[in-house]
Amino acid sequence: MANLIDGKAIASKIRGEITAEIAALKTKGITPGLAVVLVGEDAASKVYVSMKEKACQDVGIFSDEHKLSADTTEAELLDLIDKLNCDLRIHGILVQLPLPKQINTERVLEAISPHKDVDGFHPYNVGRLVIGKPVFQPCTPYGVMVMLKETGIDLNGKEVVVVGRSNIVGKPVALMCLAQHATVTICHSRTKDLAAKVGNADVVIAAVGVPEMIKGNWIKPGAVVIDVGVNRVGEKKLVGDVEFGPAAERASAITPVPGGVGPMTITMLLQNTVESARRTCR
Ligand SMILES: NC(=O)C1=CN([C@@H]2O[C@H](COP(=O)(O)OP(=O)(O)OC[C@H]3O[C@@H](n4cnc5c(N)ncnc54)[C@H](OP(=O)(O)O)[C@@H]3O)[C@@H](O)[C@H]2O)C=CC1
Ligand SMILES: Nc1nc(=O)c2c([nH]1)NC[C@@H]1CN(c3ccc(C(=O)N[C@@H](CCC(=O)O)C(=O)O)cc3)C=[N+]21
Repeated sequence: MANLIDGKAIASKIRGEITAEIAALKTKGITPGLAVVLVGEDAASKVYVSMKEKACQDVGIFSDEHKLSADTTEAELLDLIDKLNCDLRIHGILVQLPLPKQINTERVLEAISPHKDVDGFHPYNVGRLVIGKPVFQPCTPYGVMVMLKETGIDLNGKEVVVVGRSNIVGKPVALMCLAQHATVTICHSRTKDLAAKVGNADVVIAAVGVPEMIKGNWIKPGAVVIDVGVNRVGEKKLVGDVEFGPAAERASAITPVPGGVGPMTITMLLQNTVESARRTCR
């Protein structure tokens, strides 16, 4: 039976450290500030944004929330971003994704100052990650790496299989594993014989968005399983991209959903915001 990688516990430990760092910054007259921009009425996005706001309050970050209507134009959003780029109280800017279809997401992400890009989505920060000199790293993949480190899992020479190639999870987590000297395979919807690819992995990172599509019997005995998927089934139940029960019987360690990668994502957002405040003040 696998060890459970308790994302909630790791996140809570790191949040304690962040709280202390912020208290120290405040004695120097600096309060880290995070602007969160939500466009539209997407129910899941609303939940995430309120979780981010609460997390900011808990650790002492000034949280500046902007809720815009679903028919907001791209020009209006770009205008707000310009203001936030110049606002000295704000060290981090996060525009919640997905955006309504009248807005070009790439243009918006490029408008955020790379120095305030705590999501790590600006092409400048993506490029820094690619060349192995990261500045702001995207929160979910960053959280995955911290979880592995805190659990004492060394990636050097390991076979890592990432399922999913999105810009926010799959691609960046693959690059981060490469930087830790893993041999990385990135799988996606056109991959042939996914079961065999997964079966070869010492570490499986699932970021697909299809409930329980990675079957427990694909997992190599003793492998580590990181499940990034957050899928709502029915009214209340949340499940990951991995068939948890059967996978846990074969894996040496596994993350649960909920309580795995999710809490780490928000923690790394707080961390990036504090880091940004510290940099501005140096
Ligand atoms: N815990 C957290 O903090 C976060 C969780 N998530 C969750 O992670 C999951 C992935 O998110 P995200 O990366 O944004 O999703 P995307 O939809 O952007 O990407 C999904 C990826 O999975 C691939 N894929 C889809 N179906 C299959 C399949 N049947 N077999 C193999 N690959 C497949 C797609 O391939 P292709 O490119 O070919 O289309 C794509 O690359 C979601 O459940 C999301 O909710 C996301 C962000 C943060
Ligand atoms: N600009 C931007 N940055 C993001 O980082 C971003 C985004 N847009 N859009 C959506 C995704 C998704 N995401 C999650 C954050 C926390 C949990 C999380 O804490 N999940 C809890 C459960 C929460 C629940 O009950 O719904 C858990 O897994 O334990 C999940 C998913 C950040 N994202």
